[in-house]
Amino acid sequence: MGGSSDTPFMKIVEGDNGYVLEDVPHLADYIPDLPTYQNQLQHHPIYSAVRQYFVDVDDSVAQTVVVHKNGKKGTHFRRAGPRQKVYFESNEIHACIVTCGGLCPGLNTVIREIVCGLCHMYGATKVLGIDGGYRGFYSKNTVPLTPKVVNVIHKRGGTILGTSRGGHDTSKIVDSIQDRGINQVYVIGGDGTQKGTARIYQEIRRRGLKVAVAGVPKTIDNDIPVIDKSFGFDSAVEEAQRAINAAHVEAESVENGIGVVKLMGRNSGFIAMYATLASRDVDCCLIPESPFYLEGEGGLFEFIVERLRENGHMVIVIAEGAGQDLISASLQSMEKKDASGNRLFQDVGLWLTHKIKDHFAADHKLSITLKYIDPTYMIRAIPSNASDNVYCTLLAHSAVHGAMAGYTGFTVGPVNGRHAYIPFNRITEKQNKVVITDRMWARLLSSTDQPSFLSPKEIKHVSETAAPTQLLDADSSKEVRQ
Ligand SMILES: Nc1ncnc2c1ncn2[C@@H]1O[C@H](COP(=O)(O)OP(=O)(O)OP(=O)(O)O)[C@@H](O)[C@H]1O
Ligand SMILES: O=P(O)(O)OC[C@H]1O[C@](O)(CO)[C@@H](O)[C@@H]1O
Ligand SMILES: [Mg+2]
Repeated sequence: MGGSSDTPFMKIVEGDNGYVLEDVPHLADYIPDLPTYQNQLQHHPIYSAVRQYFVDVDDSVAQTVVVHKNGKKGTHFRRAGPRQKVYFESNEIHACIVTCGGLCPGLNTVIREIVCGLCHMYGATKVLGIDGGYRGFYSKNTVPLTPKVVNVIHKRGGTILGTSRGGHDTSKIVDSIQDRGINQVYVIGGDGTQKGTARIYQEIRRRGLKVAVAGVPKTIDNDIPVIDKSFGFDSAVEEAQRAINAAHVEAESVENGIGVVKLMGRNSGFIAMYATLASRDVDCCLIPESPFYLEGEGGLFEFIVERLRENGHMVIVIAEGAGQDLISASLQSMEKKDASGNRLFQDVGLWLTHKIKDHFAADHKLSITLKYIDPTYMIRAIPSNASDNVYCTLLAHSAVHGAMAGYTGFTVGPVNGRHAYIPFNRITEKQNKVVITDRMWARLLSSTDQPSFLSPKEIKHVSETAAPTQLLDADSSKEVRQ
């Protein structure tokens, strides 16, 4: 077992040919002689018929699937799924679920499937909802959750449990877990939440409690590393199509019409990029990872003139975190942060809209009509779509199986299509970003035929400093696999 002060319980197992298993902690690591039980699923009328239902204890999922003949096996994660041995009896299970951070389509589906998974597969009878995020552990009453209570919640947006940003007290949370006799904690939230979950796990371990802590990563921004995709992202991209479509209809109905759509994406432009690729109505996509400029040769204004002359209308999609460096640093709100310490951005959509309008008002050769659409919360306050619903079910069940098998201090997520248990630090240590030297961004540029806004010198710099491809560095797998 290795690890630094930030990652005190990291479990690294090495094998042949450069095989590395970045394992997750287990209750048995710090509680000796824990009794185990046969997994009741093997006598379950539905699951007993499933061949090879249980996951082999040695199964692991490779982080890198593009390999060379003589390459090292590289990093692996423990495969998620039901185990033959479990560490909780049905009548012993006392679980709780909490949702934290911003909303995301699919939160209710994950809640529903954790409750139904625990009750229907493992015979649990005690599942509590924590009201209003982390602070709800010690400042609010709990909500009893049964399959009946959660039956139709997946059809609703938001979270039936409520959520919050802002600080919390780890010690008070663990006191509450201990006082209530909770022994399985399911936390659904983004990067900040998962950092909090890691602390809760550490405190639980310090106190030597038999409490399994499982995280389900959440964010519509899709900026969580290691996992293939975060839940709700597909639904958000789908909903964004409606805004883009409206902008296109407005733009093409007038002479020299311009539609500007701002989409969420604080530090990464995945939503804008995928919404653009999906729509085909977008002429220019601007994301935080790809700097752009307005004036002069190769700038946005020049491209607007070109596109309007060609097509008579155009649509621009801009991610909320794009172009922040262009907006005056002297503006006070530049320094503002939300309750969790996340930087609050200027409204780049509004800023761009004014810039374009002012520019063409001064240029008497071209008269434009611009419509600005900012769907903001509309793309995330919706129920999840069909594919996200299925994905949320798998995430929830993976979390339940992991906790039942005694794993703790882990998050769940698909790695190259296979669900795995991933140590917290791997998903919180960095944020995933669109890599503008990868093929996916090149595909977008060729689809929109927009300028890259990069000079040859900048292209060289970006290529030299960008993350290497998957063959060289498994950490960039999400980007290069696309
Ligand atoms: N660095 C951190 N360490 C411990 N806890 C944190 C940290 N950052 C945030 N949290 C806690 O996690 C909760 C949610 O954090 P935050 O508002 O940043 O949302 P998030 O989980 O990152 O989701 P989103 O994707 O919506 O930003 C807050 O209640 C906060 O107390
Ligand atoms: O206004 P709120 O709820 O703080 O959240 C807004 C942020 O949350 C996200 O939806 C997810 O992190 C971002 O895209 C967005 O910037
Ligand atoms: Mg966050």
